Amino acid sequence: MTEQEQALKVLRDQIDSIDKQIHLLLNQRASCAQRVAEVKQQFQGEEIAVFYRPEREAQVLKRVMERNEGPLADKEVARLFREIMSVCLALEKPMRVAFLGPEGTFTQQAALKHFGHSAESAPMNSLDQVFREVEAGAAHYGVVPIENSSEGMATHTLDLFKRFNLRICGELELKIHHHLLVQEKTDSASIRRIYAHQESFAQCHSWLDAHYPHAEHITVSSNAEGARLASKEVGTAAIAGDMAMSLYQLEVLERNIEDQPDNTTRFLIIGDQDVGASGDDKTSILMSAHDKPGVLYSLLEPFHRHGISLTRIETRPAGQGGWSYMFYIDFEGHVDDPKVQKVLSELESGSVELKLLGSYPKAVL
Ligand SMILES: O=C(O)C(=O)C[C@]1(C(=O)O)C=C[C@@H](O)C=C1
Repeated sequence: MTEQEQALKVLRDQIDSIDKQIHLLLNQRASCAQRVAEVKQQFQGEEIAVFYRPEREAQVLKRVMERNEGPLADKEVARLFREIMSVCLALEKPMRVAFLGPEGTFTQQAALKHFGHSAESAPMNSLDQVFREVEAGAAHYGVVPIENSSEGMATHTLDLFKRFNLRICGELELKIHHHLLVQEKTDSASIRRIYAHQESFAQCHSWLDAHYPHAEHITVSSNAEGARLASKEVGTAAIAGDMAMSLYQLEVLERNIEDQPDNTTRFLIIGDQDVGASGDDKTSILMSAHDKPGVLYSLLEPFHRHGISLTRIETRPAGQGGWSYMFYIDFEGHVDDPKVQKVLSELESGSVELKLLGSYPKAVL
């Protein structure tokens, strides 16, 4: 054995022995999760037992990051633990998560980031269908985009919260990196046509104007669909992310072409369960009110008086004719907090209609 082989053997023996311990511990953890499932079924009933606990998952992931001493980065260890909890949850109950398809969209990437790779992600044709699938119980949860840092609120999603009686169970943020994707051996001079979703064109328009001022822009229903088309047609490119790239075996001609380098989309997890407090939560509500002087002040004043921070407010036409408005509001805290309960009951006793969309842990990853 050479000196190098000798040194490697010592270290690899150590790795083998550590792997053995990790393996043993993983299965011990999985057995614990199975017992947790039995307890849930015993006390809540087999049919209605709630296996997925976002508040607990948020606490586990936060603790992992807090105690991390490296050399692995906080986000990397959290990602590993995310997958460990995903396999444990699948042992308790396999989860089906609906998302706006087709396969390879950023929403699917968000679903996998949030639930890990042991959840089944089910592509739907429209946002409405995501809500319908969850309401009908055909999917346990759904993942829907709610806002983008450069494009603002996804107003269609907001309107669906009015129509459906579902709860928000969680949130996550995903950095959106758009790439210019092409078939193998395509050079930039040969690109005559670019496929993308309208939002992606909007998010990359300065870059496109500077680099491909003459290419035809063709708007498609999703970036994954654009990638599929570009994989079949020479002289074309698509703007899409990593998942669509590997799904349709495209190559990156230019990476990260978004105009805003911190381009981020926030997604919500929808379901039909009330989530317990994690200690660091947000609450979302919808309120509708008639247009009269001081209405916005009267809606917001109780939050100020009780010291509750708003993280988002969005106004939409209520859609009942006349000048009525619907306000979508996110604020810090959980409905179990007495302060939050006071604000909500004050608002309800005023002249507004209020719909609680849910309290849920703030995004961890
Ligand atoms: O603590 C629970 O309730 C569990 O089911 C265990 C566990 C985990 O693996 O840690 C798995 C799934 C839940 O979503 C939360 C946590």
